[in-house]
Amino acid sequence: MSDELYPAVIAPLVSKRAHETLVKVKKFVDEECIPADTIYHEQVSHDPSKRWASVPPIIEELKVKAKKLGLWNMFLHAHYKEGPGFTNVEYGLMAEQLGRCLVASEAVNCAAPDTGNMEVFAKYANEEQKREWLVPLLEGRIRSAFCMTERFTASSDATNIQLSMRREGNEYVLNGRKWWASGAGDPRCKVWLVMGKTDASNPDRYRQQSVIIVPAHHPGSKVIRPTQIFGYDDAPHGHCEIEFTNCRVPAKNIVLGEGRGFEIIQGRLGPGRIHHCMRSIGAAEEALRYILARVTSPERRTFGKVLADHATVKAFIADARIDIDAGRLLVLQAAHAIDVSSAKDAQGLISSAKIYVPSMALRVIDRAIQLHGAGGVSQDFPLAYSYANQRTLRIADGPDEVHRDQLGRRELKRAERTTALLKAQSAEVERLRKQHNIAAKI
Ligand SMILES: Cc1cc2nc3c(=O)[nH]c(=O)nc-3n(C[C@H](O)[C@H](O)[C@H](O)COP(=O)(O)OP(=O)(O)OC[C@H]3O[C@@H](n4cnc5c(N)ncnc54)[C@H](O)[C@@H]3O)c2cc1C
Repeated sequence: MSDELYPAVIAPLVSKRAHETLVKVKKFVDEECIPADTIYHEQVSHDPSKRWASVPPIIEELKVKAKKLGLWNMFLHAHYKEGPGFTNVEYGLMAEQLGRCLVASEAVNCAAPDTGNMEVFAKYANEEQKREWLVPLLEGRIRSAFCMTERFTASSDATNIQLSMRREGNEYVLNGRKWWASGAGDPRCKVWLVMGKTDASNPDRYRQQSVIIVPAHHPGSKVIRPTQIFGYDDAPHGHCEIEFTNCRVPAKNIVLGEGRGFEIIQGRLGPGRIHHCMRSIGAAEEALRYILARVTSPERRTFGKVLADHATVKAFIADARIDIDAGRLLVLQAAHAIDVSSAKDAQGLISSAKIYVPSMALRVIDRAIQLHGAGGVSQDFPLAYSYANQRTLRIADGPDEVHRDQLGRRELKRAERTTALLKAQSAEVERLRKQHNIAAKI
């Protein structure tokens, strides 16, 4: 696709308003956010007492600029009255631009996990819960975390979740251990959505779980530590391990009602996976830009040639171009299916994108690292950090294998029809042989 904003085949799906916003997003990312990335990293405190207690000032400055430009909450798509009304395809194209650097998504209030959490509040919360939590999230005054995964539970199967949520009078009492709660390290994170079991004996395994709103650091909860990704702690955002010991939460904080937890996480993850995938496309595009600059640099000649003049390097670049373009179309197809139907109906396409895109982005970033030599794995280029980030996406929001399993099962449903068609075609071959006096082959 090179320098165009989207493939021509997608153009009929992009309104004039979305196109104009996309142009603004790209300019904002190019001119403001990419240079701010370096400053953000430099402003994260190395003093252990401040690392998780302060926020790099540049991010709040960017938020003010983004709001002035009208670039805010674009993720909250047409179904929600609270949002600007873009389709998933339109926002997907914007998410691609935002994915080109670290700070852009947060700068326009479109960062995970807040996006998914705001969707939960917008879609499932009552008016009181929305007033208390959705409004400040939409305004970018607070941040949030989603606590589903458990350290001692195989959490890719959400029916395994163990955290106990026992009703006592007007309260629920929470006991259990969560980890990888992204964003819970941030001092601005004021609310956690916690998934647990309210009815472990329910014979329907998909009605045992519920989601409850817990104010961050509520009595009875304790942030134990931030976990690291290949040594990166992502401060001050963080991915935290949190223990709940007799943590008493008002019963009115339950979202949608007891036993509705599964429904909530399914509704939360569909569009969220598309957002992640489009940001991965952006990360891959950015790595390709780094490749182009590096291989044409006259200072980096080897064996008498600039790198681009070596045939293997051109092949690397061609493969990267094809990989990214194929991935983008896969994601946009899934986004369009959500727009015209629902995340549930688009499940197969969402799985395809979720399986293909993070691995594709990793291949492209890996080529970029390779072409930067030792510099590629160092802190001097954003490639190593980008690789670490993308690698997590093969696990987070459902590991590759779980999506492959679902997609494989979906395809197998066509087996009966496909077999019947093959049999009918073989019978027709026999009939044609007889008609043309051709002896049957053994
Ligand atoms: C950076 C990052 C951020 C995260 N943020 C959050 C967050 O904000 N909130 C939250 O709740 N969680 C979060 N997670 C956790 C993430 O969603 C879980 O790690 C994921 O769901 C997998 O669960 P698990 O780690 O318990 O792996 P397990 O369930 O133990 O699975 C381990 C492995 O088993 C294999 N496997 C599982 N099922 C199958 C199958 N059907 N067929 C074949 N192989 C299979 C896969 O290889 C899988 O990776 C985050 C994770 C990362 C890395």
